[in-house]
Amino acid sequence: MANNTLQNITGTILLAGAGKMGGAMLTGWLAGGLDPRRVAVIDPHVSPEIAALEAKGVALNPAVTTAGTIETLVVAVKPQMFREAGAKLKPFVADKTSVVSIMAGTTIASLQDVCGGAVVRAMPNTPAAIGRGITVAVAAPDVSSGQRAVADALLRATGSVEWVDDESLMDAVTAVSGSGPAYVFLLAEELARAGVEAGLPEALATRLARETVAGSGELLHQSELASSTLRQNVTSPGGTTAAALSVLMGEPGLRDLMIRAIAAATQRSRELAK
Ligand SMILES: NC(=O)C1=CN([C@@H]2O[C@H](COP(=O)(O)OP(=O)(O)OC[C@H]3O[C@@H](n4cnc5c(N)ncnc54)[C@H](O)[C@@H]3O)[C@@H](O)[C@H]2O)C=CC1
Ligand SMILES: O=C(O)[C@@H]1CCC=N1
Repeated sequence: MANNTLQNITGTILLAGAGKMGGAMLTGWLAGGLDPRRVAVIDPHVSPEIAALEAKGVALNPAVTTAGTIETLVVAVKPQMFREAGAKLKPFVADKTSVVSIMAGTTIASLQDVCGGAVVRAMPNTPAAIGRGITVAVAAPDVSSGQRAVADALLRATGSVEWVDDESLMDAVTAVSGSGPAYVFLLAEELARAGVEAGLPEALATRLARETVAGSGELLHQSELASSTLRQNVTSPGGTTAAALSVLMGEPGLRDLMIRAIAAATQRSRELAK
């Protein structure tokens, strides 16, 4: 979908790390109308898909002589790589450059320390690859409204965006929506496995589980009803769903497991900051 702010970007967007998330964001920017000549990518191991974008005008591994022209640096390397990668990125950061990081656990203070620049910390998720991601973002106080608008356009190119004022929320955000797609995919895996246990051929169980998770996700997306209402709509009194839910909603049940899982991911995000 065309995005006016993306189309009006006049500086260069430098993407550091064009892997699964960085690559998905780049795809979204170009689909949203960002001029490929406005994009540069730094990544020592680009995929063939990213390398092919060079022919469209995307600059690959530019020299530091382009520093000063970088409007926004988007950092999408692994958090564990950041200290090393960030030092190499610092020369690209000029006075007016904003730095948008999607790295789990990496704090605004750490980004300011390693790279400088006006920092936006964001947490997207992999449905970004099909324009259906959700990103939560928090801006440092020195980020101007113009810089925030560009960051918002870059993040919104892959789905919806929620801005928060409190950076301390980002660890739990990472646990819920950043990592969240993995929990849903695990649900599809385990639903299929349980179907096989119940006697279904594996291929049929896999297809039923996949389509059930995908269709339910789409229903949740399109419906205005609460997820609890959609669940109740499936559940006939004394029927099959009620029998399964008495297990899933028993004690211990999915609620306890999910609380423990989210607590573990939140804690890991905090540890990555150290
Ligand atoms: N995969 C996910 O679901 C999500 C990932 N994130 C964050 O996104 C970041 C990237 O994660 P993925 O895309 O999953 O990892 P990935 O491993 O697919 O991508 C990382 C990329 O960084 C490149 N790279 C390594 N060293 C570099 C350097 N010095 N300079 C530039 N590029 C370098 C690698 O070649 C690779 O292409 C992480 O910080 C992660 O926390 C955030 C939200 C969701
Ligand atoms: O697992 C991770 O650390 C990253 C951050 C959120 C999703 N993937």
